[in-house]
Amino acid sequence: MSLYHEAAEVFAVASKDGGSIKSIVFSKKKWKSDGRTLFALTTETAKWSDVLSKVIENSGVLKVEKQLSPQLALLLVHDLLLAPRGLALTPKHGLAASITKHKARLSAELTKERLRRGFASIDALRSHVNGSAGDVRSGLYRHPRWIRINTLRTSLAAQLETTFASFKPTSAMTDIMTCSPADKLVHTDQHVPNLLAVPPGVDITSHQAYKDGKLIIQDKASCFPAYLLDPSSTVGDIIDACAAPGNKTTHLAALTSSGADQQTSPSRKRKIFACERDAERSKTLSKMVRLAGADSVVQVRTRQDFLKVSPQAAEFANVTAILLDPSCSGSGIVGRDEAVLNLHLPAVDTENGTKTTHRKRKHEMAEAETKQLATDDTSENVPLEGEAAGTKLQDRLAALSSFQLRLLEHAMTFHAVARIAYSTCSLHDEENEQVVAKALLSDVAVERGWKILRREQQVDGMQAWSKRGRVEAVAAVMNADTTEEIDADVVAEACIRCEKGGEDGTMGFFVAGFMRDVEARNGGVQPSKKGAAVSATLHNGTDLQNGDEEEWEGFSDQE
Ligand SMILES: C[S@@+](CC[C@H](N)C(=O)[O-])C[C@H]1O[C@@H](n2cnc3c(N)ncnc32)[C@H](O)[C@@H]1O
Repeated sequence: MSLYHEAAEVFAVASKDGGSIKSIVFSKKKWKSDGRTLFALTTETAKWSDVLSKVIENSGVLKVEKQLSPQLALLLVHDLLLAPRGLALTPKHGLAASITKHKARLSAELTKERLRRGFASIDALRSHVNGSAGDVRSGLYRHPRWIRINTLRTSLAAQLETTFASFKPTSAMTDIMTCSPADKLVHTDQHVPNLLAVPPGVDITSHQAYKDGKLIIQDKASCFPAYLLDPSSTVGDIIDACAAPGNKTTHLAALTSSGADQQTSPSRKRKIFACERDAERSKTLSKMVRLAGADSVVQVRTRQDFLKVSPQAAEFANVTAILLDPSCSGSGIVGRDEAVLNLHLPAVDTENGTKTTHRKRKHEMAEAETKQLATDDTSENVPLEGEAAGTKLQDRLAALSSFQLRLLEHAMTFHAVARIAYSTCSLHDEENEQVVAKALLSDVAVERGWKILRREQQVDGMQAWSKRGRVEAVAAVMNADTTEEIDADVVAEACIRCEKGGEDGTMGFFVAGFMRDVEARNGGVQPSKKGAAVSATLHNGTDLQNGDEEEWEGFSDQE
């Protein structure tokens, strides 16, 4: 296998498992190529991928050279046009021949693309790609610092006038992600209310407003579940089933105290029950709830296993919404201040001249679409990456997804609950769309009338979010498991995904909402047959608790 094939494999593995180039290259022993060469080629190519993907698309090379995958084309064109020594192949090599014969066309397209971007010379474009503003990790997007304004203690306007008064507003997220760490820029998010982004170099923790619980460091994606749950859509109490350290709990508390929610349920003070199984994390949760000023709304249930919370208990009779954010593989986590590459792949022209969409491409070539690759290694993710860990990863995902499904089915049994938000910081279908699809097909969902919360039924910011679930992942479960009619396209469209470290500046994340018409159903909890089966599997060996705890450790400041 050539250097280029192995480099293409690195992109594919990173795409599928969400790993960093560094860890994939250096954790696998059996590369034929030199690891340092492989690392240099993949990171350099990824840096240029925004420019080169356009060059390749406009040249039409992929339409003619059908043996070339988008990844291979990107790598070959990079070396052909930009590497000082050109292609690392003999001229007679098939791959070399397939790309060299298009050199004139590709060079012309590179010139056009350079001029289109306003660069007078290739050196000027190169220094732009290599990064401006003196960023040592030049050419890389840096993960922004997201700050949720805690409206229990302050307001967005007040913070923009005080803590961020010396910051220059920008409407472009790319400014935040590519500026010098020393630049003081601030971006107001367009999807989630009361959310700001600042460059990663800004240390917000030294500000008094942070110490007073007015500002909460929370990734944009991590704000989606409480926002999607939309407390104002129901009037009763809320359970946060897996709550520590409490970012989503305090977000829920802020939302239930907002104007919209007050109008929905003005007469009765709503409660949020925050369950946390782990003793130490329960302490962190209690601390965070106090600091955020949410203790009048939130009742922390320390060391409370959600699975042991009885849906029949009188104190939960008024619970109408549940937020479920269980432990997961954590493959979407971006390390603190991690530099991330944004890999753009060229679209392929099909026979009839239309461009293959990313979704179709994923369907056709399981790992062909690489979007974002983290360049830094984060300890949480290492054990889950690479082919060598493939079997272990599959076993782990199977155990995690059974556990997640069991929690979700349990949430569906609560008598008055009409809304559920389910989320993970995982990139894996098994923990995301597949759990959602299995839950929809479960006995309890069918018996109790649970449906997916469709895109058009979601709050404005979530409707507007363009990255949705994977149809193939939903369809895989439905084909394998059932004859029931649930439209895979609708379910996938209802699911929300966030890319890890891409141009949106989010961590990798997944969230979906469920709803049901409680009025149309009479109560009576029917224990799910499938739930019982899953439960039996879970008690049959795998120690999920310890595994979850280990994974969770790594993102306490992000979640
Ligand atoms: C992904 S973290 C939750 C992060 C939290 N929602 C936030 O935004 O800050 C998952 C948490 O669920 C807890 N957990 C796992 N299984 C649980 C269960 N059965 N009942 C209650 N908590 C559980 C873990 O200890 C961990 O603290």
